[in-house]
Amino acid sequence: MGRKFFVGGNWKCNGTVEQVESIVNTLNAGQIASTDVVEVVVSPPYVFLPTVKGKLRPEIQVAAQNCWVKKGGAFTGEVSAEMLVNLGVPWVILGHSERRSLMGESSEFVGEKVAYALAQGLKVIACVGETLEQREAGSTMAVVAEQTKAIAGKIKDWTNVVVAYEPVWAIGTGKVATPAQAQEVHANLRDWLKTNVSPEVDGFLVGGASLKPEFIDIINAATVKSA
Ligand SMILES: O=C[C@H](O)COP(=O)(O)O
Repeated sequence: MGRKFFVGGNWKCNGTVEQVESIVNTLNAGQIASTDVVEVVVSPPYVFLPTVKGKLRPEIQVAAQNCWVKKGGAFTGEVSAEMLVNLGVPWVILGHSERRSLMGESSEFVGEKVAYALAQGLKVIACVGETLEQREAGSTMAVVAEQTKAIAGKIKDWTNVVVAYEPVWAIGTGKVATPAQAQEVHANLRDWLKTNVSPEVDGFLVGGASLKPEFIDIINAATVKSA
């Protein structure tokens, strides 16, 4: 068996109470691969986390989509890592491209968030990836390395970190990264990580499709690939 596969389902800012109930029912009823070979984590919006965590089958874990960079306090609208720990949420996604581009989160800020969340006991899905402009300028690996180094500079232990490569130009644009394009960056990233920090993970961080019953097929496809 190769590396354990990781399949994350990022629901982003989607869902109603009814839709969330329906997704959870679908995930609970679906026949999924053994979690010995695939680790499955779904990430609902904050407001649905307690419900999803309470109702979802225990083999599927939950993640928040973000958290505050330090201890909570007078930071209106934010959710702290401590709150997630208190709720029993084991994972958090940090540095998603939508937060980097729409909310202006810098690589340094993301690195600080990763370090703080890990220190509180959360596991982190750390996202890196280049824009179309950066890819066309030939700076894909430089961008990915800069984002990864900003995290590496703030943490020592990568045991609880999954790095998710997202080609930003392929998110919600109708453009699709070819397997070769993804593999090229994965290979470079893996080399860089092996040399510098040595975690080993394969898998997917799925967005829109994780809201649909086909997410079960994606989980199971990961098992076939890792067998
Ligand atoms: O977090 C997930 C990524 O942004 C991919 O989203 P997508 O599968 O909807 O393109």
